[in-house]
Amino acid sequence: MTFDTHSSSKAVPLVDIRDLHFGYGERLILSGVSLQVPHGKVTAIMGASGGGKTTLLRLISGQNMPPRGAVFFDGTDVGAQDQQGLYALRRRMGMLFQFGALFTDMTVFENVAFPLREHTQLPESLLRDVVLMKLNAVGLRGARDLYPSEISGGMARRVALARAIALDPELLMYDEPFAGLDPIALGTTARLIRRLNDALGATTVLVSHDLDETFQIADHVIILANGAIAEQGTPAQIRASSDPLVRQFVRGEFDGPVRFHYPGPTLQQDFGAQRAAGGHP
Ligand SMILES: Nc1ncnc2c1ncn2[C@@H]1O[C@H](COP(=O)(O)OP(=O)(O)OP(=O)(O)O)[C@@H](O)[C@H]1O
Repeated sequence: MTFDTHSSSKAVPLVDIRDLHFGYGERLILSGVSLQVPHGKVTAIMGASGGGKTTLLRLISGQNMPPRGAVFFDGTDVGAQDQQGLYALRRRMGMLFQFGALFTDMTVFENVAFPLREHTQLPESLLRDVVLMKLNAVGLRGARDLYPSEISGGMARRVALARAIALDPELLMYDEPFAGLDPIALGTTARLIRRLNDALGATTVLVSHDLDETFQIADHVIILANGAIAEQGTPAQIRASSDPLVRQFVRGEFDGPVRFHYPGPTLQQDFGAQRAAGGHP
């Protein structure tokens, strides 16, 4: 069931980020990021831990505001909105943040019903149909009466997906949706993310560390490093990249441009010449 007409213009990207700067206090996290998220596609944002991926999602949804640069959602400047404008924009976005925690004192059904009760005036019978349709889409219609403590981690993630799509959002944002899942649940969740995007005619931004699964479902991959975009392209283009940092990331190499060792005194300073050279004192 669709509440929106998803009437946005396909000519402009759904999300258009221009020269975005953002830091916490003095620490600059993003320094001049520009990127576009096209309609209907799955765009993955990857990169080393602490690189600002979650921060970027928070900037798209207007939870953080940039001191410089701008985020446009369907042509609207997110940073220029008042509370009411932001609320209206966020209503068009579905988010599943890290671990997508469910309300433990509510059944699966009520967890999915929650955003519908918050944001719509649907009569109970219609609300029931919508919730069951969303649960059906993630294969959990039969689990409606269970509590989160009675379902597996993979099932809980799927309930969180159903909740994220409850309001038929135009943009779906997932932050580490595969975290903590076993390989089967991980594969199921990944395929589901792709399938929901296509079935809903939505647009997806996916932040993930799981390279293989992400590369399987993404149309476009953006690698963030050192506050900027290190590389972007199709999964195949990223795999073929000759950029040392991207190669280290794609191959999961221990050391490279991203150093294994946190900066500090040299081995020689800490252990003396002999031990630093591998000898015994
Ligand atoms: N509210 C905050 N206040 C201060 N610093 C923060 C805050 N939120 C995040 N940071 C810092 O900003 C940097 C970027 O964080 P962010 O969560 O955006 O990175 P990330 O790329 O999503 O990391 P991960 O892959 O580990 O989730 C990190 O060093 C983090 O410690």
